[in-house]
Amino acid sequence: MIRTVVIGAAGRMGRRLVANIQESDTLELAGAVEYAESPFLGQDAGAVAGCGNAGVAITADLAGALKGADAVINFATAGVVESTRLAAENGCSAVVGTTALTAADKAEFAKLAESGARIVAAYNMSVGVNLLFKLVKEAATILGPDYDVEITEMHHNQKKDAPSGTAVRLAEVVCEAWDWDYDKDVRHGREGLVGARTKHEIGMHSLRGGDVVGDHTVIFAINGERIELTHKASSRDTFVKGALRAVEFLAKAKPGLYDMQDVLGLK
Ligand SMILES: NC(=O)C1=CN([C@@H]2O[C@H](COP(=O)(O)OP(=O)(O)OC[C@H]3O[C@@H](n4cnc5c(N)ncnc54)[C@H](OP(=O)(O)O)[C@@H]3O)[C@@H](O)[C@H]2O)C=CC1
Ligand SMILES: O=C(O)C1=N[C@H](C(=O)O)C[C@H](O)C1
Repeated sequence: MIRTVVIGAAGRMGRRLVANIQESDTLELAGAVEYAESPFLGQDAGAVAGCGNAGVAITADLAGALKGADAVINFATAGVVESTRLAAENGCSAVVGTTALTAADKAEFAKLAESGARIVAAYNMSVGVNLLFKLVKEAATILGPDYDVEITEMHHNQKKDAPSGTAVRLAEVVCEAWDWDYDKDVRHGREGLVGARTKHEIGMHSLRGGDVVGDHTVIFAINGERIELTHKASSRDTFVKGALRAVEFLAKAKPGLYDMQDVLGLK
């Protein structure tokens, strides 16, 4: 069994991770971590997840939780680089699903991997979205920059970051296909007398409402036709299953920084 610590264990993803690990034949819950002021400290992680007692109390002591552990799954909304570093120093592999990471955060993961860490970091762990990345790359390559690209994403009303990490990655995929620059060429929303759309921009639009798990659409439009590639997640368990697969992948992988395309064999 792969002894796995969940970081951000009381969150929406954390609870589903705990519940799914409890049912897993290959992973075992070794620890459940939250931050020092969390109201869930001391509570049983399984009870918080609504799947019955797991015999693992939620703690803020990550170093203690890592003792005897093999892996961490990290969907915490803060402290991700620090906790990944500590996990690596303790010989644990790390699966990171948190979004809104900075370039410096990603560079730190690469540095940790160069020093022997095994890390999977991916803004979306579902099989469907990782296929969408491939389809968007192919569509962008075949259609070319004559097509206007607009990206929409919709999530639940508690999501903190915008645009979603997945939408960011989708725009990066188009930029890579057309040799465009994400920072210069992505236009976040439109308001007022902004004039006609330019040919050299990717429109990005974030919608928030209710309990939507995660919808993403990439629109390729030109005079006379448009193509829309859409993925809709209806359960967080689709991301959780990907994260569990990533833990299994890392148990056999060489040190390195990987993404879900590596885990799913889509490269
Ligand atoms: N890669 C993927 O496939 C997916 C990625 N995500 C991403 O995962 C992240 C979490 O999403 P979600 O579960 O909905 O968010 P939540 O806010 O529900 O969960 C995050 C949890 O982390 C806790 N937390 C905050 N700081 C720390 C810390 N320093 N150490 C440990 N725990 C901490 C939060 O506590 P508190 O609430 O008290 O702040 C909360 O319990 C987001 O970045 C989201 O975009 C989500 C789904 C899929
Ligand atoms: O916060 C969420 O809920 C999600 N976040 C990820 C993102 O920002 O892309 C993945 C998924 O869409 C759900």
